[in-house]
Amino acid sequence: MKDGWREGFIARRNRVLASPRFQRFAARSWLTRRVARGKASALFDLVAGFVYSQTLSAFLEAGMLDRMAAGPVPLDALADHASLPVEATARLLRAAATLDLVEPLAGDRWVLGGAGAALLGNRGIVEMVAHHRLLYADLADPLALLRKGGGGTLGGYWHYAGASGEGDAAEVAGYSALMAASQPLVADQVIDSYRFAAHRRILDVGGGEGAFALQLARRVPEPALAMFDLPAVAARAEARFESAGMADRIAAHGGDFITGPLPQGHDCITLIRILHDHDDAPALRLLRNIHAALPPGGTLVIGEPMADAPGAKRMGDAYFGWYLLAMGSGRPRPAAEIIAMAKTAGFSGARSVSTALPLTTGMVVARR
Ligand SMILES: CC(C)=CCC/C(C)=C/CC/C(C)=C/C=C/C(C)=C/C=C/C=C(C)/C=C/C=C(C)/C=C/C=C(C)/C=C/CC(C)(C)O
Ligand SMILES: C[S@@+](CC[C@H](N)C(=O)[O-])C[C@H]1O[C@@H](n2cnc3c(N)ncnc32)[C@H](O)[C@@H]1O
Repeated sequence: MKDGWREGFIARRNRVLASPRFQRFAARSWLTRRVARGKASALFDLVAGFVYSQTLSAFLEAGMLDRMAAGPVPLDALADHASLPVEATARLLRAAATLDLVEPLAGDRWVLGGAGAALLGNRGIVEMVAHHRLLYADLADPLALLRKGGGGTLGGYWHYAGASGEGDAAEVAGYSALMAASQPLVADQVIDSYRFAAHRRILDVGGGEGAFALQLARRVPEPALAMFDLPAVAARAEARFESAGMADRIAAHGGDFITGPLPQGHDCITLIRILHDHDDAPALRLLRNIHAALPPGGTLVIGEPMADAPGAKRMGDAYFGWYLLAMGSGRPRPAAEIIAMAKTAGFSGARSVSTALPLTTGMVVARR
């Protein structure tokens, strides 16, 4: 009954909103003009989104963020830095100004805007934008990607996502470096939202080249730490721990977390940006392997962008829905589904934990 009422309401609402007469009336009436302009603007952003993304991409690729990091820069100097004609540089900067990346100053000088300044503090986003070239190549024909069932150019980049094996040093280098560069978007959210100091030995499964474990080591001095990843990636982590003087504090293990087994003897396992990479069957196998590796009472901490992130729904089923399709495996899941999967894998309880920025990180904590 409730859904029948809702359907009727939606049908009437959509008939009204689609009517050119109503749209003209709403745009002219002083009562509805503001709402109508807002709706038109939101629809325009939806239509033009790719152009905005390419403005950001050109701005970063031209090296403007770094050139303007220390303060205002004259237009000529920016053109010189970007190897662009002055008029083209001015066009790019005017476009970037509408996106809050830059602001014009007197004397033909430009300074970073609010969004530009925020990017300066999040270098991982800059790397993300650069690698979007691969995603957008796959999205050039989105229906073809859907019909094919996924697995585009991006699948070659994320070597483990295809059927081609675990990857050698060269094949894991690109994605491992991207993950390390973007780990600051995630690590502090997770560490701020869970009391890791309560554990004695923590294992980061799918730990990449060790960026999360290193941040944990810096911020939580007590527990012994270890990471686990494919052998070629674990070797990168080991080299990083050595050069950071942390090889005594953090152990690196190579292996396959789907076929298992995982190293035993840890009372806490973390899974950061891992589960969403995998379809349901392998994701469940991974959770079962973790369950088997933990002692009774042990804890699993899952941190990744989740599909029901408050205030950031588009990040889930829009961005990661397409991203993971192009990559060739996995899907973004809401916290409730992750909780249900953890229980199916044998965990006695699981709960969602809120973070400061659900856009980049949602969390579920499960108890064995
Ligand atoms: C002080 C004044 C003047 C005013 C105060 C008002 C105020 C509070 C202003 C806010 C200023 C502020 C602190 C801004 C902060 C902005 C932040 C933190 C922005 C963060 C943005 C994060 C973004 C855009 C993250 C993007 C992440 C992306 C695109 C991640 C992609 C991840 C991928 C592709 C992962 C792949 C891994 C795989 C394969 C799926 O497993
Ligand atoms: C998206 S990355 C996340 C890395 C890191 N946790 C982070 O957040 O930066 C996924 C990681 O899982 C690893 N991985 C994928 N399949 C694996 C498998 N079957 N066994 C072990 N590690 C695997 C990859 O090598 C990669 O380092």
